[in-house]
Amino acid sequence: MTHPDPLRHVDRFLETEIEARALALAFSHGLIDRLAGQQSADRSELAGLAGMPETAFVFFLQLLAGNGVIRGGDAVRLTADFRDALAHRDLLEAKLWFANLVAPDVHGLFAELLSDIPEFMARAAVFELFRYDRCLEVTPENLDAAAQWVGYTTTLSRYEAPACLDRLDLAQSSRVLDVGGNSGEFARQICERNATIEATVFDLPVVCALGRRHVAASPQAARIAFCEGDLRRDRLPAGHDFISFKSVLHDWPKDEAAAFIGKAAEALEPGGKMVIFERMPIELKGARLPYSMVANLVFLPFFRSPDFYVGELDRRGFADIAVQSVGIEMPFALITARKP
Ligand SMILES: C[S@@+](CC[C@H](N)C(=O)[O-])C[C@H]1O[C@@H](n2cnc3c(N)ncnc32)[C@H](O)[C@@H]1O
Repeated sequence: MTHPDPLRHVDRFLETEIEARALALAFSHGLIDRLAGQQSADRSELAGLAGMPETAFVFFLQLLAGNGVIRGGDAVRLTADFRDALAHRDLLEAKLWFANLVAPDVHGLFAELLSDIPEFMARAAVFELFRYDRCLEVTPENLDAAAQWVGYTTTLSRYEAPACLDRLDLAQSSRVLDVGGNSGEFARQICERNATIEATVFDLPVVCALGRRHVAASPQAARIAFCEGDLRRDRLPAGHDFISFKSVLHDWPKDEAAAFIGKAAEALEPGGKMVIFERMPIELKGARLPYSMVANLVFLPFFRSPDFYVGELDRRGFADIAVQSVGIEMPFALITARKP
């Protein structure tokens, strides 16, 4: 069965760190494949795959059972709930990978995360992953390095985009420009929803090269063009009546983010629509923080109130500025505006 809200359903298996780490191990040691392939598997066969001393294996199975992944004794099965989550295995594995990768940054640099952002950025491994400076020159090494994080952002976009696109009226748009559009997944979904739209993805050269591969096999490929460029230096291509920034502007200090909005405002056709879709500041409102949120926590200092983006659009004379709050695994703001 496909769950109506895959992002939240998958997060249900990442509520605590140690259980999430046990699940990641169960994937990497082949236990999940073994169990997914049939009704049940012998406990002894799973022990062979896990390759752990008996006491550790007992504990490991308890962690998986406590997390609602498996049930049973000598014959071990996947729970129905976990089988549902496996329908979104790409998302589940991407979330486990990223959470387990960045958790050590939060463990080791928690004080810096809260009180010394430059130090956190200098020392956290997460910023070694998102090396935009290695995306300017297309080399086999740079393609390999970028493929890791582009795979992650593509998977997130695959699942996040519908919540944004369900709330957008694309009927008046025909030429879309997605700035920082990454592998083109967001543009691809726009084209999938509207058969007459043509889209351009603007991104760094290495990311565009990976994006061309990503969309190549899709039915929308012929309607998606990639435009290589550097937002800091280059103008945005003209001729578009819809320009989007999805999860791009938070990466940048206010001055640069404002300058990029300015470039988009210049490039957009009169009457065209500007769309900004961004995570909002984390608000717990009395709830406990699940382990899955570690993936967003490393970006805690960068999430802004939508007021900043609204202000930038307003001072450039944009009309019909609207903000919607969109709940995904955390609140996003969907900001839309029209260029007069
Ligand atoms: C956090 S990712 C978001 C990607 C995508 N929009 C999404 O929602 O998954 C930021 C994107 O901005 C791109 N980017 C970073 N610096 C850039 C620059 N100077 N010029 C153009 N694109 C840039 C990155 O390559 C990446 O694709």
